[in-house]
This record gives sequence, structure tokens and C-alpha cells, in this order.
Amino acid sequence: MRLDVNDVSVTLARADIVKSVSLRVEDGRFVGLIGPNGCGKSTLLKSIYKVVRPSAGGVILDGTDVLRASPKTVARMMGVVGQFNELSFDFTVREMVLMGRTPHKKLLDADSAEDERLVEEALLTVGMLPMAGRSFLSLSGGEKQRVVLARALAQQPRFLVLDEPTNHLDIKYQLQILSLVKSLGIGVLAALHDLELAAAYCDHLYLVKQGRIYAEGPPRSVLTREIISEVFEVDCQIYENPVTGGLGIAYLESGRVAASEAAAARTRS
Ligand SMILES: Nc1ncnc2c1ncn2[C@@H]1O[C@H](COP(=O)(O)OP(=O)(O)OP(=O)(O)O)[C@@H](O)[C@H]1O
Repeated sequence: MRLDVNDVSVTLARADIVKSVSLRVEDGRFVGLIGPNGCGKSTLLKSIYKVVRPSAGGVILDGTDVLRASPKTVARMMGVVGQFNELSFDFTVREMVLMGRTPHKKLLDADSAEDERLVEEALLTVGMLPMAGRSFLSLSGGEKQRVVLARALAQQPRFLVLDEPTNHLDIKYQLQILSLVKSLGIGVLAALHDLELAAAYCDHLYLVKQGRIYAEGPPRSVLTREIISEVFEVDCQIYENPVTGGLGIAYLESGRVAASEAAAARTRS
């Protein structure tokens, strides 16, 4: 399922937050959205999953006009893991995940054996089956995050939108969840903060700066020292990780940068 975001702009409280952004996620590709705090990643994702209405532009998923389609129509295709998972009412973990089946049901349809099977499978996948009877509100941040992902998996989406899916997760679950999402083989658009993880898992990156796409391409072409310095205002060295062969980023503290530049200047003179 292919996602096309065409010239989307979002204005909130009279501020232009997303400015004419276009992007594409081809079927089966894992695409990352990266950028500094407040650059507009979540707002852009919310406009894709219909929580925020763009002031201009269009969102097309597999030929369906997402902005005009009903929420149920979109939910049959698209699973979402948002950034905040708070609820006013308490549900059990199993009930939360069962909600993922709602888009596939008619009003008053009972839960089928297949629904129950998909819920068990999703809970098993994220390691939350032993806590199926627990109250959702009593869970830790990482446990909640895994339940919300299980709900999205039970939905059997053909496209996933993830807003910082590894937020709150310890390293085991960060790696497990990203590997799992990648193994689904469906189109994924995910906002990620960890640039090394983004490089390891994403086929393609869009880097956002102040509401606009600043750079896009394969991770190695986007995650360069120059671009990271321009957008994140942090100096770094890019290297090939000798163990994994993946892209490594060594961040340099500003004091150390100044010291190494001074040392380099002394060597030159
Ligand atoms: N409802 C709103 N009204 C006014 N401003 C908003 C609203 N929602 C978000 N913003 C502002 O829009 C900007 C972009 O926010 P957004 O949450 O999209 O950023 P982000 O890139 O996801 O940031 P982070 O990495 O910190 O999660 C921020 O300056 C934020 O304060």
C-alpha cells in the first residue's frame, strides 16, 4: 500500500507548523521521519492519520483520499501508534488490544474466535500476554507502548504510522519492536529520534526542519556531519560501526569540538 502526501500544510493557532510537505512511502518500505524537537513531525503524522486537518494539500493511501474518507475506512487500512497513550477510562490490556478489531466489525458484532486469536497473537508478539488481565492504566510507559503496538497489530493494518514507537522502551524492546515492524513487510512511516536506529532500520529518511523537508534519501546520504550540524546544531563524526557494519554517529560535545578545533589550529600554525 503506497502513501502519498502531497503539499500538505498545517496551521495551528495561526502558526504555520507544516509547510507544503510532500513525501512518498512505497509499499513495503520503512520510511523514517527525523528532525529536532518541535520541527513538526507529530503534526505531520497527525494530519496523515486524520487527527489534525491540513489547511492545504492531500493524503492518498492506496488510491483512497484519506482526508475525505471516513475514519473507519482509513482504520481498516492504517494502524497508528501515537506518541501519548493516556486514557481517561481504564481497560484491561486484552480489552485495549481487542479495540484494534473494531474497524473490521459492524455495529454490535460480537467478538469472534478469530478476533480473540489475533489479540492473543499480538500480545504474544510484544511480550505482553502474561499481563493480558492487567489494568492498562497500571502499566509502565514501556508496557503501555507495547500494548498500543499490539492493538495496531491486531488491526491487521496494511500501512503503519508510528510516532516515536521506541519512546519509553528499553533497548531490548527498541530493537525487538523495530525488527518486528520491519518484518511485517508493509509500508511504514515512523518518526524516530535515535538517528543510528533510524539508519539501521529505515530504507529512506525524510529530515524535517522548521516544518519543511530539509533533506531526503537513503540514510547515508541524509545523515552526514554537515546536515546533522545544520539541523540539530550538534557536531559529530560519522563512522562505520566495526561490529555491525552500520552507520555510527559519535556526537561531540561543544567543549570538545572547540578544544579539537583549537588543537587543529595550533597544529596548522
Ligand atoms: N495544538 C497546537 N496549537 C499550537 N501549536 C501547536 C499545537 N500542536 C503543536 N504545536 C506546535 O507545533 C510545533 C511542532 O510540534 P510537533 O509536536 O509537531 O513537533 P515534533 O517535531 O513532533 O516534536 P518532538 O520531537 O518534540 O515530538 C511545536 O512548536 C508545537 O509547540
